[in-house]
Amino acid sequence: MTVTVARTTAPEHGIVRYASIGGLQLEGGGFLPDVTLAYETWGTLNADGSNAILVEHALTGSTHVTRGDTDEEGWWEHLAGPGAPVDTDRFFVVSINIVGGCYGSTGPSSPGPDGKPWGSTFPLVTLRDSTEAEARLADQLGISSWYAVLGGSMGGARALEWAVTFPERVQRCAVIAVGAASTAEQIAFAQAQTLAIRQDPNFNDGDYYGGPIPEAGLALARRIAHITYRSAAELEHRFGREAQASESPLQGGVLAGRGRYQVESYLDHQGSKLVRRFDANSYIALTETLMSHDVCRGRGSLADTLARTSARFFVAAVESDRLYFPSQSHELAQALPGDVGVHLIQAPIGHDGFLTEIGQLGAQLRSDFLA
Ligand SMILES: CC(=O)SCCNC(=O)CCNC(=O)[C@H](O)C(C)(C)COP(=O)(O)OP(=O)(O)OC[C@H]1O[C@@H](n2cnc3c(N)ncnc32)[C@H](O)[C@@H]1OP(=O)(O)O
Ligand SMILES: N[C@@H](CCO)C(=O)O
Repeated sequence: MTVTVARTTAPEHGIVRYASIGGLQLEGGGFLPDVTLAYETWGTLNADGSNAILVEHALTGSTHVTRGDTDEEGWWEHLAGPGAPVDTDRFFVVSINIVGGCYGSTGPSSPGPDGKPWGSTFPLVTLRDSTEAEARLADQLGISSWYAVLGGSMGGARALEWAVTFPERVQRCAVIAVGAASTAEQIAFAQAQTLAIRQDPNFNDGDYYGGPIPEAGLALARRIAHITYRSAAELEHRFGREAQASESPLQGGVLAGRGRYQVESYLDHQGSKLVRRFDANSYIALTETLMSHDVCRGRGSLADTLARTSARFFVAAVESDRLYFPSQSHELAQALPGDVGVHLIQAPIGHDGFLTEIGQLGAQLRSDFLA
């Protein structure tokens, strides 16, 4: 990480920090002793702690929402920053790597009780478990109530779980491109991805650290996922039936050596990119975490569950999302107390529109959420 801003003090904003939040008894019965949470902050907390915003990342995201004192671009770069909709001149912005991840928080690659990586013994962590862990970090930071919690995709599910689990600690909640629970189809796509990794010859039940990693399985999982993150129309418009440059899909062996269509090359690239930055066990762990997403579990109907909340809600969906359908966002909005509408992000590309259409999303957040 390169520090580019001339400062007389050590860099503070957009730098990963680590907090020890103690042991975590998990919903599924497991226990994680000595949990570490990695987090980044931007801006300054008010004396009364009233200007804190929690930005929750999605499945393969990290704490690095935006740059701050580094020149490393963040995944919501123009949504958060000085003068941006999530204005770091006004708010104290916090982002936490979810438990189970591989960007600094306790996860399958962290040392377990025997000093070796958890690997196959890493337990299931639900969104409710990770919310409990994050609440302890909020306590340490002196934040008794968030001005807002927001996120997209799994980040939106995390935000919603915060608003339901700790109603008194969330004043505003933005749930973007995700519904109230993972649907059967979302679980089905997720299972195909986790199986792709589990069936890699290098997987070894998750105990692959120190040896060859299941990169083919992880890359295949990412290909499956990425198809669901993009619309059929975008893939057709962008790639159609075109062959990848200097390759011929009709020539070469049918079982090996055939040239690729452009879309195949594109998915190969997306798979390779993820392999370079993500741990396969974390991919499984967090995919299982997302499968567990059900804000109503043990709480009654959706309306009864949401009646516990006291936050002002912002709900948004990507119009062409074929993974988290806008209808699921409408179902959530309709069940929320009060008159909550759904902001539609006009994007032809599908689910990833919540990451690419920052201008639209930012304007919607400014006008109806963070004003
Ligand atoms: C919320 C979170 O925390 S998630 C964290 C952020 N998410 C990620 O980083 C996930 C991985 N990335 C993505 O999902 C997407 O890149 C997004 C959503 C971030 C951005 O989407 P877009 O800007 O539309 O990028 P797109 O999907 O077109 O991918 C472009 C890449 O495909 C490559 N590509 C395009 N066509 C081809 C092809 N025919 N063959 C091979 N590669 C190709 C481009 O060269 C480019 O490569 P690069 O990313 O290494 O520069
Ligand atoms: N591209 C996002 C999509 C998941 O919502 C990610 O990798 O986390």
